[in-house]
Amino acid sequence: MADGLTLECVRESLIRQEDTIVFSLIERSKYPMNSPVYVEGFADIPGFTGSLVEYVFRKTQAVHSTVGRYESQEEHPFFPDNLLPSLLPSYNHPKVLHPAGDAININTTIWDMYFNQLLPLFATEGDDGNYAQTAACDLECLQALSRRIHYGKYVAEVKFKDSPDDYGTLIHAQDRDALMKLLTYEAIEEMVKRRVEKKAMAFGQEVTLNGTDKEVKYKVDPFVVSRLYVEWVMPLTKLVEVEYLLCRLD
Ligand SMILES: C=C(O[C@@H]1C=C(C(=O)O)C=C[C@H]1O)C(=O)O
Repeated sequence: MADGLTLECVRESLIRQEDTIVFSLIERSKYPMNSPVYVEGFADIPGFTGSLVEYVFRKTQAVHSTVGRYESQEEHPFFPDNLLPSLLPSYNHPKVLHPAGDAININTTIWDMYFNQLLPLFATEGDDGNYAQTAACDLECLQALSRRIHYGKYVAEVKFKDSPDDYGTLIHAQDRDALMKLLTYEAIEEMVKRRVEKKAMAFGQEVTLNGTDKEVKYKVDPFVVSRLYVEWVMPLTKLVEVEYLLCRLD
């Protein structure tokens, strides 16, 4: 392909991103729920009324924006309003995606999924006062999930370039359901599901030098990780793929 992007290399990146996601969940699981982090107005921050986690996101992303994070088409901010442009000399990141896809940002949905559905599945009850550390871990988890899910744009671009006629017809018809069917590979999804569960077992087990038959305890339940992928990560990636394809010929 002209720009060197293949489905194989895009899938390799998704596989590598699984490691980041599993490790970030393991890191978050060091802390209990720490619910004050999510309560609006808990922190007495002058001029700010949101939750501590929102504050950490906004401040961190503001810094990252001025040093060029969102110049890359792979990155999507959670609070895109009022971000300042990069102060760095331009790197000229390759623009392999169709520009109409730049407007697709489903971080609000990812945010809701993470805090309302996923976190209660693996964070233990309790409060140990490590609020800043907890918010920093949430930031890592959410950025990794957002990057993976929005990588659907790259997946869709490659699939479109591999079969422009098949996709083109459905794009002209704006047929969402048929696009979803065409881009879905159930056998690949089954492999992803099994692999992330195995990674959660491998990365999250206690490593001892002399332990033998002790019951294995995982830092994050491998079943929660596979459920995360089956219920949210893969469906949302495919949603991004469909949204991208719908505007691919604009
Ligand atoms: C990402 C792809 O598209 C779809 C989504 C998948 C995923 O999110 O892991 C896997 C297979 C496909 O159904 C792909 O084909 O690799």
